[in-house]
Amino acid sequence: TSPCDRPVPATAGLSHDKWEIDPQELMLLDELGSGQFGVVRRGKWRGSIDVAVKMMKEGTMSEDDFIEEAKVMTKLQHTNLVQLYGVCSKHRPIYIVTEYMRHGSLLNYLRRHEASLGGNVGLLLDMCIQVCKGMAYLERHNYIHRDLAARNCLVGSENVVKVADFGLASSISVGSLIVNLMTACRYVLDDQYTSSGGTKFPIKWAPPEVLNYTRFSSKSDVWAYGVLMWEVFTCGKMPYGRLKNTEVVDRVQRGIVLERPKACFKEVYEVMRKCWSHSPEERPSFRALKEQLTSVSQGLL
Ligand SMILES: CNC(=O)Nc1cc(-c2cccc(-n3cnc4cc(C(C)(C)C)ccc4c3=O)c2C)cn(C)c1=O
Repeated sequence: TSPCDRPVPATAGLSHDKWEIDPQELMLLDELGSGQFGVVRRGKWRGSIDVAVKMMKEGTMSEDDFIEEAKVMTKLQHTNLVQLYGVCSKHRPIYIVTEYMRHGSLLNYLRRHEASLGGNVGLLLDMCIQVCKGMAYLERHNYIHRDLAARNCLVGSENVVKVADFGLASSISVGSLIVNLMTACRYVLDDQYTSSGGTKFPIKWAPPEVLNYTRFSSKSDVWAYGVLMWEVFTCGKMPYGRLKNTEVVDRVQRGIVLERPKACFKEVYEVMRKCWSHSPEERPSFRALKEQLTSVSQGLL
């Protein structure tokens, strides 16, 4: 069978630590982008498997913590999560080797294809449902993403959408997360991680309890998911437009939420609004969201 038909091993497999990859089996190709974590390049593993290789710049995080985290991440396997294949940790910089998604970030994909996607509500809803399935899997494994947004999801062939960097976001403490968020995504054009008010944080995706007490939970991921749905149905608009972060914090705390996107019909907007319930307990779980959205989507057919 051609290499692409052969089932891709979820992890390195043979080496003594199943998450350790032999760098000699990697061929590095063009650069895909970079962040404070370092450069990310496209590559080939064992000659034929498309991979993305993050070359972790020294000192961006405690490397032992990350190796521990990598062991956990290789166990998290779902069609809507960008699969971690393994790490090269025997040299510096450490390489993180993941599956390669040919269309890049969901945010850029939405913006580039607004013309063809804009009217296709079924497709937009399907993209949201795919992200929801990946997040429901993380929720089931008590895994909090902490930075769910369209910029942190990736698109593969046939409009497959997957959640990325769930390990990195949750493997670093909140403190260094804030520092890292500020610069981890220098490659992101509309810089969501810098703000006037001192703290560096993706304010526009954060619920009240995170803004006030950095209290992360799967329900704070659900709030961010609601904002991601808004991003999808606006084909990549900036939430809250050009409002300053301080103004967004004020609105969120007063219970003012994002308006209904034109392309979004009432039932879907009702789901978004529930994700933005002020109290985390009132927000649906990803499991419940998946049921609600799939039944809305079936109603569409
Ligand atoms: C054309 N195709 C592609 O470009 N495909 C791909 C691009 C990237 C890529 C390229 C450059 C930078 C980043 N990037 C972006 N945001 C990040 C955010 C964080 C947190 C901690 C702030 C959440 C951590 C790491 C990153 C990160 O490495 C990615 C994901 C990764 N993968 C797997 C691809 O298939």
